[in-house]
Amino acid sequence: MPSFATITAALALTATVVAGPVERRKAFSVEQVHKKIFAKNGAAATVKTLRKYGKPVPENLLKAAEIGPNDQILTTLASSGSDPAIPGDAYDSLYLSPVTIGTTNPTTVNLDFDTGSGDLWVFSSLQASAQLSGHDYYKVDSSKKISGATWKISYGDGSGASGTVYADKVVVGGVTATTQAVEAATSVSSQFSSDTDTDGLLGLSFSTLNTVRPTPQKTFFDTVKSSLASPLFAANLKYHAAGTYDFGYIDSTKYTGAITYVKVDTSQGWWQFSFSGYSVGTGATVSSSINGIADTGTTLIYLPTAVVKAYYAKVSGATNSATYGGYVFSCSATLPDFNLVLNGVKQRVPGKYINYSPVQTGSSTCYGGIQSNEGIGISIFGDIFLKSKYVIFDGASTPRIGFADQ
Ligand SMILES: Cc1noc(C)c1CN(C)Cc1cc2n(n1)CCN(c1cc(N)ncn1)C2
Repeated sequence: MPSFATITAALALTATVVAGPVERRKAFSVEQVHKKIFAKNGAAATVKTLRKYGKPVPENLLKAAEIGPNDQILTTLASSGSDPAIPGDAYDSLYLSPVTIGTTNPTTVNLDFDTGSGDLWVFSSLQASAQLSGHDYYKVDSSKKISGATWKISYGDGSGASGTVYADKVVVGGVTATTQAVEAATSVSSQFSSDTDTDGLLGLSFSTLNTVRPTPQKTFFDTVKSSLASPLFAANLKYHAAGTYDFGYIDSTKYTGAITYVKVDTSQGWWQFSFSGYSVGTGATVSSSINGIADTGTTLIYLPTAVVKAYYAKVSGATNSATYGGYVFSCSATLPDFNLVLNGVKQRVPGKYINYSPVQTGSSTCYGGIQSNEGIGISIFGDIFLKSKYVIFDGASTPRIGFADQ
């Protein structure tokens, strides 16, 4: 179970009554035993109260509560931290976050945090130098090599990478994994070698999806989870703007209204759950169970064909293009909002977000942010959906996912 920053400072004066055998009324002394005195500080009291009523505890308060009156640390520091999530291009195709890897020769690389996969892999000094131009990369420390361990991953779009494994230090937004499985690439597919923004991925699915063999390794989140103030991380992706990934705490300044939680099915290694229905624009809600995964590593939303057809029926001129492999429309079209219903609460995706990008640079035909899941086998609630929310990935003993409006 995660170690909470149990800030339970207590002023404890205990009186130990020293009583001898009961005899004639004898005097007895009461010796006061001074326990180590921890001055209860205001922040600690506030933290306790917020926790008591299930309210989010801001990071600054956690930190303030952890320092005693003489600057002594009251508890083992439970960690939390926040890392930026920066759009990789003008259309939010992916989001990149700085991560520092290594001890003797640390390097900061830009990784794609991906709740749809379970490997932390990075461009490395093991690759041919031609593959490294334009990239930051991990300088492997041979003393940290995990003997006999290899990895090989492939993604839905046919891209992939492979290599060997090192146990080294990884720092994400101030949260440190002293010994994290770092999967050093020896080879990457052309999609990655040509994409000089992405230096690798940091998997945030469940560790059952990790591809290291013979012994699968833990994700960064699983490595640090027990040291976090709370066993969770939150994705605050934004439309055409920098957001954050928060680890160990929920930041109440980053969302409005209530958080709607649902339990996740971890049996396939993903953050998998079901919406109960959908609506298009101001239309009536259609009851329909839509089972899928919250996937920060996938750009678009992929849904059952019938749902996608119902959406684009409300976009004049939209067609399902064989040429472009999906629904396209005029870039000047006004797109209706799209709502997915969770526990009776509408999770809205603004129509603007569903105008993803021109099909080619300079074209007046645009590609839709909602497409069919045909051929994928499951629905994917990708960045187009996630960027309208503050999403809590709660890794407690019964994992759940929560959504709130940004
Ligand atoms: C540039 C650019 N434009 O769009 C992308 C993506 C890139 C990045 N670039 C082409 C390289 C690349 C390819 C992939 N990624 N990055 C991220 C992982 N991928 C996933 C993750 C997942 N959960 N599900 C499916 N695939 C495929």
